[in-house]
Amino acid sequence: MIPQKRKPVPEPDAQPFSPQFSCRATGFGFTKMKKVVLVTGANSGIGLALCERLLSHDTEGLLLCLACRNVQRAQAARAALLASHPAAQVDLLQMDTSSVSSVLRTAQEVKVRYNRLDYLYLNAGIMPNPEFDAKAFFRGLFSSKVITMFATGDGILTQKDGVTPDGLQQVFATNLFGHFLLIRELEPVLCQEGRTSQLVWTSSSNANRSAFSLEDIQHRRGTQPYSSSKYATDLLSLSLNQHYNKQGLYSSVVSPGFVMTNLTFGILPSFPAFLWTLLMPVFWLIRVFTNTFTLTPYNGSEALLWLFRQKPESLDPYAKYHSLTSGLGNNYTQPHKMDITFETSESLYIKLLQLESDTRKKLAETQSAGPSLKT
Ligand SMILES: NC(=O)C1=CN([C@@H]2O[C@H](COP(=O)(O)OP(=O)(O)OC[C@H]3O[C@@H](n4cnc5c(N)ncnc54)[C@H](OP(=O)(O)O)[C@@H]3O)[C@@H](O)[C@H]2O)C=CC1
Ligand SMILES: CC(C)CCC[C@@H](C)[C@H]1CC[C@H]2C3=C(CC[C@]12C)[C@@]1(C)CCC(=O)[C@@H](C)[C@@H]1CC3
Repeated sequence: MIPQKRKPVPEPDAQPFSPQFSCRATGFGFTKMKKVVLVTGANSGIGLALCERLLSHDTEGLLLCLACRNVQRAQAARAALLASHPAAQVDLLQMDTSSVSSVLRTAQEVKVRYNRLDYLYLNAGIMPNPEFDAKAFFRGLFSSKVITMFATGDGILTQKDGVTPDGLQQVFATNLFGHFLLIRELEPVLCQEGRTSQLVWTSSSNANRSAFSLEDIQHRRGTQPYSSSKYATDLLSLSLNQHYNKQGLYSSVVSPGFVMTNLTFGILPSFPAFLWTLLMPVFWLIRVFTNTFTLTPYNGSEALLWLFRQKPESLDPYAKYHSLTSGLGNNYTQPHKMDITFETSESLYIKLLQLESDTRKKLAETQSAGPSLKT
């Protein structure tokens, strides 16, 4: 079992003059080194809203790094953040979480640029080719499970997954495995003596045990890869706590609720954005019955921001932290016990380590075969 009482780890501020990580010698003496926060999928939706809120609440000075797949959108996001926070330090990194080589390259760059990483937000995610089951939706509307349906999307969505050039399932690679590799590669900057670091995963209330199988962790055979990847996220977070807490690294999962973003607009592609806007009064009404209808990226990022302010040792590794918005529009964060077991999380962890090793071997083989093929 995960030890419930954790060894107290000194807070970074408890050692303001540790020359190793907390301070930097400048021409004017010692200045406190900034906390480094990296956010994946930061160019839109919940990730971008989180960055905006982190900068708005920043009193100590942070170094924010946006790790994004699309360089142009990343530059636009950076420009928008700097427009409202001109003194902020916002860096960019190009990273495609679905590509093993891209993740390894980016991790290398992070280690070169920064000698510490305090927060890693694992937020990038996709739900490709969603199919909305209108019949199931209308049946659900008149059933006793209507609130659950709106809160989780259970039973009304399926997706068609693809395969990446690395031979991995697209949703699994993007939402989970790329992030897992990133964490493994960033171990030296995440696990440092004398301070703690936090991993925060954007999971979902759509995570469902019935969609996940240890025999098919990539969800090659099913029609709910999104739900499976988010359930695997919940499991992985627990096992990361088991394996890394003693090194000062803590992991938590968040459910942002139902948020209007590019991801959700993609669910009904024939439904133009303005129709979603017209539906807002209906959604506000639904929010009276389920506070999971956070609706805006700002509201959806509530629990991500809340976790930023918590002492990681005080968090429950079995809890998912939900961003919630009341009928009156007030935001709050609430933990809910996850439907996961320690044994399953450990089994998944072992499988991920095996897949990591296989993937690295495959990459090394293709890289060594590369030049000789050309000659
Ligand atoms: N919206 C909702 O209701 C909910 C969302 N979530 C989760 O929240 C997270 C953020 O999604 P949301 O803000 O809603 O949607 P967005 O589509 O606005 O944001 C998704 C972000 O992930 C990035 N991304 C996608 N694929 C990759 C990739 N291969 N490599 C790097 N970045 C990538 C996107 O970049 P690009 O611009 O390049 O596509 C984008 O920045 C996701 O993990 C999602 O599953 C969870 C529950 C509910
Ligand atoms: C057009 C109709 C009148 C209204 C359609 C509503 C549905 C499209 C939404 C109702 C609940 C929503 C929902 C999600 C997607 C859109 C709905 C099905 C998610 C599955 C999106 C991704 C997530 O991670 C879940 C937490 C969301 C749960 C609710």
